[in-house]
Amino acid sequence: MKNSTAIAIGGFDGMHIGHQHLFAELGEQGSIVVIETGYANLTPKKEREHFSKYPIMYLQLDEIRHLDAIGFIELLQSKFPNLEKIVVGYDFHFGKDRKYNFDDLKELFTGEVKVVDEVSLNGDSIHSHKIRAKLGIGDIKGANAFLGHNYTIRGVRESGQGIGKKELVATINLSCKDGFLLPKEGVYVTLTRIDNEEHYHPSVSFVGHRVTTDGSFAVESHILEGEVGNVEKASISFVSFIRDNKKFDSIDELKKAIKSDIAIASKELKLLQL
Ligand SMILES: Cc1cc2nc3c(=O)[nH]c(=O)nc-3n(C[C@H](O)[C@H](O)[C@H](O)COP(=O)(O)O)c2cc1C
Ligand SMILES: Nc1ncnc2c1ncn2[C@@H]1O[C@H](COP(=O)(O)OP(=O)(O)O)[C@@H](O)[C@H]1O
Repeated sequence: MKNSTAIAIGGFDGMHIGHQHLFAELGEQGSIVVIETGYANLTPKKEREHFSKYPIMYLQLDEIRHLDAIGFIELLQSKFPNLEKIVVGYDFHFGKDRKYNFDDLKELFTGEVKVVDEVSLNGDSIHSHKIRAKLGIGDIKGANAFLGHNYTIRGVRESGQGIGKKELVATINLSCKDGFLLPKEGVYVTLTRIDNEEHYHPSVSFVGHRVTTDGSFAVESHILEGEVGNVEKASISFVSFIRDNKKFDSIDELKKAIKSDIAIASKELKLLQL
């Protein structure tokens, strides 16, 4: 990473299509510099590393927010002694009160400063906060279109109430404490990857309070192909929204609804595989 000649700078939460346009300018010896605000929840912590081949250096916002433009460039040059090119987006700001922008970089950095124009989809500029808002209303297809990949969360298995397998369908219950933003409560067509398997299983997932049973919060995934063995961790990739979370009058009615959710997910995932 120290030998890198080009860097892209930003928060990069989500590693969305706009961010990928910056990475496309990095060439052979590039690195990504993440300015970590502590608010990343689409790709928290090291999750960003799944979405680029370039190595990532993390700078804490508190380490750099007080710097002026010269101080910031000097810091980058100390981290990357061979630096020739800095890639930022059209709206990149830095320093105290976000006072500096790419004009300051162009004026003070002796190498090349590449400014990537606004990247939009259907006339709508792509930004992490818009992806968060889409997930908040269950608009998975919209979020995924901005991301350029399926929104994916990871978690470790925790035990459920034990009702699922006996009375409903077997599910993998996940504890997602790693700071992922969860989409709106409801039922989703998903793909679930178990432990470190290479492939994803077609699945249907529930995110929300189990208002029909014990009221507790759960993120759970039912693998359509049937039961899976011992699972320690899993990731869930969201494909589309099926319906809102609902309080049913009986377990039987919940069971019917789950059957219909499974039919919807199977149909949609089969279509995807064509
Ligand atoms: C596809 C699917 C849809 C679900 N929909 C609802 C729902 O609308 N309302 C609800 O209270 N629980 C819903 N649940 C959660 C069930 O209540 C939960 O699976 C059940 O309580 C068993 O929990 P356990 O796995 O902890 O034993 C759903 C679960 C699945 C797999
Ligand atoms: N839609 C976009 N088009 C072009 N550049 C972008 C876009 N979104 C972000 N960038 C650039 O990517 C870098 C990271 O931006 P960041 O603020 O973390 O993303 P976001 O605005 O999505 O939260 C910055 O240099 C920013 O200017």
